[in-house]
Amino acid sequence: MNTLPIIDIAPLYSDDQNAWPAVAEQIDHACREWGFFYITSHPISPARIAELLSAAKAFFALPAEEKLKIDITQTAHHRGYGAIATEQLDPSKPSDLKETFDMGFHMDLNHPEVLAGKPLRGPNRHPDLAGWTELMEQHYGDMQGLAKTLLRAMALALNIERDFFDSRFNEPISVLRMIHYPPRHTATSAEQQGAGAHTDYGCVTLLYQDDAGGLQVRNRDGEWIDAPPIAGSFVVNIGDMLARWSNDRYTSTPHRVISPSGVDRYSMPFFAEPHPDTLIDCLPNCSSADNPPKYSPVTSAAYLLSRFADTYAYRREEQAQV
Ligand SMILES: O=C(O)CCC(=O)C(=O)O
Ligand SMILES: [Fe+2]
Repeated sequence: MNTLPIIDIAPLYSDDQNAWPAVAEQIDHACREWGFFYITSHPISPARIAELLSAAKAFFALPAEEKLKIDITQTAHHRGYGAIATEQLDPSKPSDLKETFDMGFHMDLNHPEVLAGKPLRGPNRHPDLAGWTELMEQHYGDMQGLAKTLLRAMALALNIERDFFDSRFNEPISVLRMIHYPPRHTATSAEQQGAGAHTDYGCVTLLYQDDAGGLQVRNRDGEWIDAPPIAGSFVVNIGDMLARWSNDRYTSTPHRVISPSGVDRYSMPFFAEPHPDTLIDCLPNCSSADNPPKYSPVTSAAYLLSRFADTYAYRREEQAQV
């Protein structure tokens, strides 16, 4: 139990539907045993990744006042820049030594859902960098496509309708995030790390990590094992929403990021989360007389907001004022 499974998903992109069950079976096994695995042969090109990395480096290198023009703590709909220590993923540890850019499904200010004040709905807030908006919006759509393909394979594995997740992931509240982890310096307390131990909130996370290393995953024996960078792969993990939805058939596994020393680290997770009104209620085939549903139904948006309130102080303050 010390190396994560690596799954080649090329068959999911072939015309041969008969090739799907073997991949679905590997995904099912990885989601039950680990809640974590790598995928290779996905359709996101190395050229795209290189473009994203150089865009992320250019953004995080901007002066603080420039980045803070799109300060995430000044929005209700979770878009923009999060400065170092804005997030505290492990409440028993200092805030995270990382800075972030978050975007979601773009809705103009005059969209009816935005006018109606629906939580987490609104326009993206992009920095003023040449080519940035087009690149990020394109990539958001492509990651959403990849997530939907994986969810189709999971639907097959869970023995529910193949397109069960498709409509539920239209106009999603998925988040694409760029992260910069600065290197440790001598004054950094050993307690403060890049990302404190946590489980993800959504359904499925697809993570690109650069070659700096530092991601660790807790195995079933409670030991932290490295999830080293594998060129050309994404790390996929199950979030708590899918763990709830599947009545814990699929596992959301704690992970953390140890701050790099001497180098900067960049990563780009895509958190796939369904349409905000989707009811996360025990899936068909995931309960039985001796395994009743463990969780009460909750909407996707309500669940995500409650988790943000756990990790962002400014969100707790907002909630306290309601
Ligand atoms: O940067 C990484 O490698 C992981 C980040 C992470 O776990 C998260 O943002 O939820
Ligand atoms: Fe995470």
